[in-house]
Amino acid sequence: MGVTGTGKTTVGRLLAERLGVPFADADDLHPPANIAKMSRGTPLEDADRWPWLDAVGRWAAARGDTGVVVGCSALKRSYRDRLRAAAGRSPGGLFFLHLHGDPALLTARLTGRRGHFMPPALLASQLAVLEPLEPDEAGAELDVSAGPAVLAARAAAAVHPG
Ligand SMILES: Nc1ncnc2c1ncn2[C@@H]1O[C@H](COP(=O)(O)OP(=O)(O)OP(=O)(O)O)[C@@H](O)[C@H]1O
Ligand SMILES: O=C(O)[C@H](O)[C@@H](O)[C@H](O)[C@H](O)CO
Repeated sequence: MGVTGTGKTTVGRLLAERLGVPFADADDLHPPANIAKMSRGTPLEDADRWPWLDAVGRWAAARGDTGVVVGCSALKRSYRDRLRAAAGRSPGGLFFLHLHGDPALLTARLTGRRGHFMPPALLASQLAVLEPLEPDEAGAELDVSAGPAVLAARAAAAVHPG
């Protein structure tokens, strides 16, 4: 989880490789209308996100026995609750790695990214709605100033301590 540009796709793929499990980028599960809306520079609203979160949760539920890694913004507590419900998991049943970083660093990374529909200007709207993990949610926080391989190793250690 995390706002745009935190590396959910980049680090998530590496983590899935390390763990030997399937990876999904939630961006690939958006309905076309959501992609069109973000491409125009308009932030999504709750109503846009509910069916998408259900699709993400269903994707995970369909592969639940193997374990999966999903890169999904999951910005609000209510979105994470929706994901848990759609995936058929208890509050402890999905582990959320919250990737976070200095907004200036995220802006620089987004500005350097090529071939992606998400305008860097939408970062501010995502930071405005972000709700960090609450104490009863299984998960961990990762500062993204390190490189992708280091972050993937830290993520793996957080998911499987010891
Ligand atoms: N730890 C990192 N160090 C340096 N560059 C990174 C790191 N993580 C990601 N990047 C780069 O930052 C940009 C954003 O990364 P990425 O697309 O993985 O983020 P994202 O969270 O999936 O974004 P979005 O929510 O918009 O899909 C990419 O160009 C990526 O190569
Ligand atoms: O919840 C949201 O506002 C959206 O899902 C975004 O997170 C985008 O999908 C992503 O940031 C673009 O890559």
